[in-house]
Amino acid sequence: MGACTSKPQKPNPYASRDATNEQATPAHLPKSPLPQAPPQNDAVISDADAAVAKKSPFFPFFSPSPSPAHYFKKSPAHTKPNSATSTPLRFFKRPFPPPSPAKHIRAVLLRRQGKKAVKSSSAAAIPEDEEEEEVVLDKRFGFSKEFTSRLEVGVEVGRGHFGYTCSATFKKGEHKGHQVAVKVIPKSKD
Ligand SMILES: Nc1ncnc2c1ncn2[C@@H]1O[C@H](COP(=O)(O)OP(=O)(O)OP(=O)(O)O)[C@@H](O)[C@H]1O
Repeated sequence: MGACTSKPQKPNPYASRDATNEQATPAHLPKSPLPQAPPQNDAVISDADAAVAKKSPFFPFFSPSPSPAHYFKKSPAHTKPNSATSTPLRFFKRPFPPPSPAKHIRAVLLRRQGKKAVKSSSAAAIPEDEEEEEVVLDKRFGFSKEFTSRLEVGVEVGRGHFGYTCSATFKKGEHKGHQVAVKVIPKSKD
């Protein structure tokens, strides 16, 4: 039996693309040229851009880059920073620590008294004499002889967690005859 010549010849899948293209393209038709970039507008592209595009070894065609600093030496990215106009590196560091709030409070207190703020610490101290003048409180604590000589301790009127409260009457002095409550706190708890 002879070979059948009516069937079309199958394409070789292992053949190179060029050979395939040559096979695919009929001999009587001209070969299709490679696709080229569309012509650019001469009014938009400057001569410098065109020169850079010609010098670029990577891009044989012109493509407007979003980062011209990589291609143009006149870009601000290549220029040295001016110390007078540029942002300082240590921008957030404070040259001096924040002012103490205690000084502010002292200044307010002096202003209320009608005095000028004085820088010396002794003059700017918070006065305590006024409180002693307003509140008349006997701060002499302790069950001393003076206590028994001045006060007549009466009955217990109440009891707290740390001690007990008694009624007492002044024996002498400007408060003679006045009745007060005295809280007695024992030094040692049995
Ligand atoms: N001036 C007063 N006149 C009458 N009773 C008083 C007077 N002061 C205190 N008492 C009585 O004494 C009780 C104890 O008084 P105190 O002030 O010792 O109470 P407390 O502060 O709870 O005691 P603690 O601090 O020891 O826990 C009171 O609950 C009250 O009944």
